[in-house]
Formats: sequence, C-alpha cells, structure tokens
Amino acid sequence: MDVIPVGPSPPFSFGTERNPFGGFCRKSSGPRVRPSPTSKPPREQRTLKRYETLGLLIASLLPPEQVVNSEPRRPLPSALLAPRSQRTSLSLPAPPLGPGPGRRSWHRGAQGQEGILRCHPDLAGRELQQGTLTAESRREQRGAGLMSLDAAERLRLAELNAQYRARFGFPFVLAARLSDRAAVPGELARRLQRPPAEELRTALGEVKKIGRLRLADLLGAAGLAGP
Ligand SMILES: NC(=O)N[C@H]1NC(=O)NC1=O
Repeated sequence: MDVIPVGPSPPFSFGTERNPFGGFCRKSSGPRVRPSPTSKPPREQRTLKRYETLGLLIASLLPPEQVVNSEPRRPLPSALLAPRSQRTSLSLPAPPLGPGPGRRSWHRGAQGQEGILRCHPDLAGRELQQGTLTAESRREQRGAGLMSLDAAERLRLAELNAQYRARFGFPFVLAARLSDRAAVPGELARRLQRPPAEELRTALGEVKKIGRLRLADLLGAAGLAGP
C-alpha cells in the first residue's frame, strides 16, 4: 500500500506555535499574528495548505507503518505513532491547564494537543464578521445559522467565548454542522463548567468530528461522519 509522506510544512505561519499535526497556530498569549485580509497567502500556498491538511487527516487514519515522515529532523506526532487501536489517544492523559510552568513545558512536550484547538476561529467571532474565515469555517458557521444572530445573541456568544478562553486557554470548539444557533450558547455555557482535563478531551473530539466531516466532503464520501 502507498505511504503517505508527512511534512515538511510550507513556509507560512499564523503564529509561532506548531500544532501537533504540523501546522502553525496562534500562541496562547502575546500579540496575535494575524494576516490582514489584504495579505492573504498566495493562492499556491493556500492550495498547498489544503493538501497538507488532507494528507495529515488521512495519515491520522492509517496504521503507523504506512506513515512516513519526509522531514528527517521533525518527529511524527506521537498520536500518529500509536497503534491504531489506541489512536483515540486524543484522549491521552490530561495536560496541566491554565497558567503556570507545567503548562509551558507541556506545550513544548511531545503532545501539544492544545495547539490544534488554537487553529480554530471563535464561533460567531470577529473573523466571521470580518469575512476572514476559511471557506470551510464560513460554510460550517453559516450552516449553523451563526451568521444570522442578532446583536444580543452575538454579544452573549462573545462573552461566553471570552470566558471559555480565559478559563481553559484555548477557544471553544464545536462541530458547528452538528449543532445550530439555538444550541450553541447553551452548549458553550455547559462546557464552561467542566473540569479542564475533561473539557480538553471533549474539544479534541470536536476537532475530530470537524475533520471527519471535512474529509468526507473532500472525498465526496458518505458515512465518515460517525461518532
Ligand atoms: N470554534 C469552532 O468551533 N470553530 C469551528 N467549528 C466548526 O465547525 N467550524 C469552525 O470554524
């Protein structure tokens, strides 16, 4: 069977933190490095990024022996090296959350799971208003009705998103296509109350759902969007 090469990443960055799947995400603190709408990466780089994301999604579904890291000095994410039966290792031991030295070293450690969450824009956030979301995110958020919120609903979500980020250190992530505008604030308020380690696992599970749905779209396949 063919092997799927992983990495190296193309030379673009939305920050300086490398996520566990090879891309760059925003750092949790400090000034945010954000491309302005007028400085989008060139078309080829966006296309490359899409292919890289697709390759990594596919790699995450394969047994480790079929995944080859084409960048010698960059180790594969540990989540990809685990036997497939344990690949739900996005439910690995809880990292220390919140401010403090433990969190920093965890960030730099082998897991770095939290980084993937920071790749996600807020639901109904500024990027949606400013039109700077990726086409996929925009479609997902629009499908959930998040583009039609009134001012009070938007404010409520913005407050909840800010509280969530302050508590957990990463943005609230939810597979918008499996939800809707009426359910999102309640779900956000509910998850805001959860213990950090549990919430991290839930949030990573949502990333997997989003990935599966996007992969199903890309492959034109039905049935990949299961639990
Ligand atoms: N924060 C967050 O959940 N963002 C997203 N969810 C989703 O389904 N698409 C997104 O952009």
